[in-house]
Amino acid sequence: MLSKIQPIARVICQNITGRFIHNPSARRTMKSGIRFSKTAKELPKVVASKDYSEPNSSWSQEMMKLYEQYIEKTKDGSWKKLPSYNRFLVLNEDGHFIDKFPPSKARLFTRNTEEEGSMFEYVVFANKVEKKAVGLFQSGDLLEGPSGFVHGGAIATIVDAVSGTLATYVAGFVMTASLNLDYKNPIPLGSTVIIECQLEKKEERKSYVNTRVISHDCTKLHTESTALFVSVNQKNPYQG
Ligand SMILES: CCCCCCCC(=O)SCCNC(=O)CCNC(=O)[C@H](O)C(C)(C)COP(=O)(O)OP(=O)(O)OC[C@H]1O[C@@H](n2cnc3c(N)ncnc32)[C@H](O)[C@@H]1OP(=O)(O)O
Repeated sequence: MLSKIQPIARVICQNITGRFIHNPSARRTMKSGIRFSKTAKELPKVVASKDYSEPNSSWSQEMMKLYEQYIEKTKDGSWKKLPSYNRFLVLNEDGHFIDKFPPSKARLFTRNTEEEGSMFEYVVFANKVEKKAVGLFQSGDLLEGPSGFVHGGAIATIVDAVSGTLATYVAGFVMTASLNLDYKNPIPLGSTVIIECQLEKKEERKSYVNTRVISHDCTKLHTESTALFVSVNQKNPYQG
């Protein structure tokens, strides 16, 4: 099983570390909308067509204000905004990036619609030295659980996505082995919340991440979580 996962691991890490950089000479566009560099010499310069964590017109004032605060923090290099695409690419044995997962309709669960603002609007910032990540999350109408509030499964999904992003950022490709949530206060549908993740400890392949979901004004605790992520590829060439 591990050998099948390893190529995926290399790609996910490139996503998380933001190594997919713009390549003006990229020429081919695949169905997935991801452009490929033409020659091996140009690799690994690949660019996905859209970073879904860029602001769009659905973002609320609260979301934009927090976004700008964290963008400010990236200016001294301590924090980094991580890009977010709707699929992962695989680096094949010839050193070329390919979209290896037919059918092409497959999409990352949290990035599976083009309708802005309807589901998961989020952006993740990470601080490698402090082993922290912050997700800014605005919930869309299609994530309703109890009337007027976000579905618990959607909260679990976004917590898994943000805490898993931190684990991947510090440890390479991981799988969620366990995710425990305490729902303290419901999240009003459409509101913006802050998802604060801290790597608690790392023991060989195991990364433990603690998470708090708080309101955008930091006055209310919505959810607490602990998670264990297990690395499935320890020889990751892209980790510095
Ligand atoms: C963009 C990035 C964001 C990503 C966020 C989203 C991620 C996901 O949604 S992943 C999908 C959901 N997760 C899954 O489907 C995972 C299914 N489970 C598995 O594949 C495997 O059980 C897996 C990979 C977790 C571990 O299997 P394997 O590699 O064989 O390791 P294994 O030897 O069993 O365990 C390694 C260590 O972790 C521990 N461990 C594994 N599972 C658990 C668990 N549930 N609870 C506690 N400890 C555990 C083991 O005890 C062991 O510890 P030690 O090294 O001290 O003996």
